[in-house]
Amino acid sequence: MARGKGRKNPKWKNGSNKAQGGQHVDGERRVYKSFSELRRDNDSFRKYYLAQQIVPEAEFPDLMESMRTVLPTSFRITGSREQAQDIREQIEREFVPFISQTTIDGEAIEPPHILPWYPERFGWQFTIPRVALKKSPELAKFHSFLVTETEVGNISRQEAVSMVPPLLLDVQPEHFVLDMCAAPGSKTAQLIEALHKDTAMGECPPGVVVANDADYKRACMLVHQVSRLNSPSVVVTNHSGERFPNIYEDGNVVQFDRILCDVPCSGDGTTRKNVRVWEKWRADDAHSLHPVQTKILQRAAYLLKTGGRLVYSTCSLNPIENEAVVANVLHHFEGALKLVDVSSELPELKRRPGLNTWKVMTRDGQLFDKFEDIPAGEHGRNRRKYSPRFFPLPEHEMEKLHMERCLRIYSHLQNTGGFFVAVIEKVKPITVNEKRKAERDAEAFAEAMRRAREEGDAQAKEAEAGDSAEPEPKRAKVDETESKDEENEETESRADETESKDETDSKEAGVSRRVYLPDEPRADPALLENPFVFLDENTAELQEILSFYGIAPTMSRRGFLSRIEKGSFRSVYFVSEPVRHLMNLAGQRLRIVNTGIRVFSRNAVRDAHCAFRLVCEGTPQVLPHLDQRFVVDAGFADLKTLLSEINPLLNLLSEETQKKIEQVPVSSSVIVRFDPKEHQGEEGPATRLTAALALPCWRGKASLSVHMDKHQLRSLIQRVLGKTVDRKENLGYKMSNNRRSNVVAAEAAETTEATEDTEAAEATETAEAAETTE
Ligand SMILES: C[S@@+](CC[C@H](N)C(=O)[O-])C[C@H]1O[C@@H](n2cnc3c(N)ncnc32)[C@H](O)[C@@H]1O
Repeated sequence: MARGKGRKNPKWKNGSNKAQGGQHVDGERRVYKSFSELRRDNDSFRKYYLAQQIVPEAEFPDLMESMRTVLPTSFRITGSREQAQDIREQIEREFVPFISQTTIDGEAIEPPHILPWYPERFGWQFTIPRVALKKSPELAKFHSFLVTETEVGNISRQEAVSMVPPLLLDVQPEHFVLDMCAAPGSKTAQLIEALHKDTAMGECPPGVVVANDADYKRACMLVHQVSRLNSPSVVVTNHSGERFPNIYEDGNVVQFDRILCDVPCSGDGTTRKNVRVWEKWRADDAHSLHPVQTKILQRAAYLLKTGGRLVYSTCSLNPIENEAVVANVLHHFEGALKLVDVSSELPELKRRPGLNTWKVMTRDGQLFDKFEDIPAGEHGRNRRKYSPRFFPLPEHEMEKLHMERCLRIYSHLQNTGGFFVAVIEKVKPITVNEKRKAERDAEAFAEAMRRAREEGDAQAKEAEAGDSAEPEPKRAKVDETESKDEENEETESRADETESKDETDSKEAGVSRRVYLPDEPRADPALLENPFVFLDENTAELQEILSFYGIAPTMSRRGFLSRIEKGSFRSVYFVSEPVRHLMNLAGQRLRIVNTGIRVFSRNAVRDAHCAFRLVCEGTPQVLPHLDQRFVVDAGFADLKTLLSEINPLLNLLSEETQKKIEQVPVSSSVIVRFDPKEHQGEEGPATRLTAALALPCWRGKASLSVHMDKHQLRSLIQRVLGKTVDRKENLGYKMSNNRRSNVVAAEAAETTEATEDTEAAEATETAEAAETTE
């Protein structure tokens, strides 16, 4: 069939399928609506939250209005402190003044501004519409800067309120931290940065971050995010949070100093970003999430050290996902946990207190203060979908908990999304019995909800058929299960049970479709990848690397590991001693998706003296321990040559640099260092740099090439040479035509992480071949 001119797919009626906002069934026809056409309101939502009195009634219209507007863009400046300062300086000196003077169609543009509550002016926000950013030539440089620095991980686009939970977790370098529901990992990145805040290059902090997610694919996204931070102190795992396994040391369960529970939620605080929340919102989304949220928090409470801090957070405003979960868990552990008063932390962050009372909305839109007020209905059917746990505890119990210490952040307070945060401290140990009771409690509840759903359906059918037998009320069933369980006290944690049951449970909890669900039952994904194995110092390959590159004993020999396949391995990773210790304790119990920094990779250059080359991401870790022969200090002119030319011939570099390079064996890695502090007063980079740069390079027979991926190169070119490099350009390199293909090959190799080892080496070989033919 001819592609009919003028026959437009309804998706494209706004000129672009990106404008597609949602589809609605209108009779038999699907009608596509753009985001701008979607109704940003929901009567049920309005009625529910007005009744909850989350803000004074007079303020409610402001809240609703702000929830309909487009969310400003916010970002964090990340990475090492010195480098982050350079990036911040560039924004403050270059972009803010420039954008302040920019007008579009006669209208002034508001420049980016700091988030006043974010430490060290590293949190930023701006309201420039995306279209203006992309289309306006005046703003193109800022846009390109944002894109490039985000790609390399110097900037992390993150919703402003989502930056709050890690800040309140107060992670210190010595802490043992667990991020229970970590993917895609923006908060994990903050935790890792906090862990590394006092760590010098090449050293390891004493603490560890375990970043966990129940969804294997999302855990892999986490690996990508985490790998940009080059930390040897992170382990990415794949477990259901509520069943995170016990790891034992000397017979005791290993506990964490800090735990983040950023649990799956209905996300109704994100209407400014996810417009479809308006049309899909239902009060009972929260009902189906409450059980799994409770279980995750209970498990976290058990795994927390006494004296440790835990943060529970959601991007939902619903008290059933927030206060009801926190109150039930606090109440359950009978004084072992308490809410921390954080009113003096992040003082500039506007927040509202947690709720002491709230209502539950039934499917037919009625609101109830107490479970008992819900009319039982025929066969108790009306109550079956609700639980007493959705409701506040009795007033005198609620008073003891200080729910006002929770943080409710609303969009109209400081132009952000909505968020809920509770900071909890463990003030006394939780005994196994208490912990088991809590687990049973939550499990029995989830089970009762499931049964109630099933029975509700069955009863409805039976009722239709005239059967009038009275079923047990739901609450009685929950208690019955509890008491039965108590008789059969088990000592082993259920966290050790099989993963397939976890997944069934999550599904039984009836998690709504807007929430990230663990994958469908699957083969153990850990089996898809080879497990990590620590390399003995005497392993031939490791010996070869250590002696060739002259790695000093200051780099622990105990931290090298690999994924061995058929007796061979391609890459060498490095982890800190505390990570090694944890992995040894955990054995097979932890399903580890990834860990450590890749430091060396097998190269395919045949005549190389060493079979392994240095990997870009491992450079900061290895550099301080590397034989000085492989480290060449260069001036700005050489740096400029390396960033402007592909595989520049050695004779294009300064004589001093040439002499140093000639000391390095042909076909090996070499690091070129540029320390701006040592070259003050000389011609320098376009942007004022304070952090030293270390460029991993490859020493060919007659040339030197930078071995970085194209995103990192683009970022460096922009910062050092002040050139805006179009993403489609070949990095703005000056090069002869016969070398252009090499760049393409090198780029392809360096950007595809999974295949980097072979391809980069091949690119190097190609480059070298080209070099010899010239
Ligand atoms: C709100 S998101 C977390 C966002 C993340 N903390 C961040 O800042 O990027 C919730 C995450 O919980 C995961 N998840 C869902 N059910 C879970 C469970 N039972 N245990 C652990 N993680 C779970 C989802 O896969 C999802 O990645």
